[in-house]
Amino acid sequence: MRYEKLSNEAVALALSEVDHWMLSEDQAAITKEFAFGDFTQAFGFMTECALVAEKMDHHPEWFNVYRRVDVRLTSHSVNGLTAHDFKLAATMDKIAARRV
Ligand SMILES: C[C@H](O)[C@H](O)[C@H]1CNC2=NC(N)=NC(=O)C2=N1
Repeated sequence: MRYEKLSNEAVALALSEVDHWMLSEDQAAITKEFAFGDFTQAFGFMTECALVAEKMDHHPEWFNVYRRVDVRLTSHSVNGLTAHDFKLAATMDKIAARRV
């Protein structure tokens, strides 16, 4: 499914509905740093998210060191943010909540 690029107003509203995601400086992405108890938890989180992302055909940019996972979500197709990013963000929050 192709989602439209969100307006600044729509981004502000969507940001208020997810947990501690930040708008990137160029405003084309949202970012969040997740921290878990250990590497196994962090990697388990990434594994679960990867399966969801593949189903959505919407993939995170992320960086993992030990128990930390830095995530950046953006929609390459529109070079900005779409509802896909916020849907994936909310899902990642839910997956993390079962582990933190
Ligand atoms: C062909 C395939 O559907 C596209 O390349 C998908 C794959 N995953 C994607 N992931 C993200 N984050 N943005 C995209 O625009 C995107 N496009």
